[in-house]
Amino acid sequence: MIYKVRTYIPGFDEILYGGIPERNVVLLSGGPGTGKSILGKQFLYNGLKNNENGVFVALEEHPVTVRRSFKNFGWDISKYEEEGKIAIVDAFTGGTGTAAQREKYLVRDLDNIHELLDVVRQAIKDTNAKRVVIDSVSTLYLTKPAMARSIVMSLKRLIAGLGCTAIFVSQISVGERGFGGPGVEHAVDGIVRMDLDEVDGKLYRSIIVWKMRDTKHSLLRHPMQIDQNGIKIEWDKYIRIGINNVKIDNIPQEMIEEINKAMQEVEKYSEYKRSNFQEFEGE
Ligand SMILES: Nc1ncnc2c1ncn2[C@@H]1O[C@H](COP(=O)(O)OP(=O)(O)OP(=O)(O)O)[C@@H](O)[C@H]1O
Repeated sequence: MIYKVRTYIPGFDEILYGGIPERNVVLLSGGPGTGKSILGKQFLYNGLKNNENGVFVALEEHPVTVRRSFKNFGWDISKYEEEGKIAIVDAFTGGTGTAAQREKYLVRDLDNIHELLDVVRQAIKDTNAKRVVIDSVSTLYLTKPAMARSIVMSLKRLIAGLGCTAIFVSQISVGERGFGGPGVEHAVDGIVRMDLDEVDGKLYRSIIVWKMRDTKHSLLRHPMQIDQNGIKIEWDKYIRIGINNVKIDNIPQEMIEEINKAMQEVEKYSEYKRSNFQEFEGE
């Protein structure tokens, strides 16, 4: 049986028929403001609450801003960081500034992929991480697209090799159809795309699972929302976005039943893991 990692993001596990298959590397692709960073942080925070440690590799934001944006949604990671359960890898500052001097996991030279791999390896080992988020992986090859596939493969080999399940954020521009380049799209195990579409003067958020190795998943585009609690996906609805109109309908009844069954199976397995963990903790 393939173990699925629950994201505990409302509606996301349902459209994945249980969660992300363990050790899969998922490319989370989308334009600006679609919610990629929030989803990545929610995945890590929910992991922490469920005894799965994590590593966040910050390439787009200062580590100080990363901590603040977790907090914005009520996800206070400071306790977990003190306990060594989450590590933030600073791949943003290059060591510039006094705040950066205090960072434990610092990548000075982003052109040196080996330095990044070493720091990420150390962070995973120190925290005993099961979840990794790289935000964003596309920053690593923005100026050298020919290197994209080999960079993604090196990261995937390291992270999956250490037993982690990962989200690699991929930034694309507004209106772009792909996910981050052909080399990258085939190298990853899963692709999830988040969208913001303007119809008649209003923006609509949606999410679709494009591929996910080793599991059945929804092939429909689902509406999603962001509020002060983070991301919520309406897994039991699907959205059709036309040029001038938007239609939201319920998904077919048989799909609801199939998803409910998949969720029960994955919950049974999580329950089993939880009780074993408690026994282990109690020893
Ligand atoms: N508390 C909140 N309530 C509602 N929406 C929010 C809230 N906080 C953030 N948002 C929405 O989330 C968006 C930012 O999401 P996020 O930072 O995850 O985007 P992103 O896809 O990572 O974008 P980029 O690629 O530009 O970094 C904001 O533009 C805003 O619309």
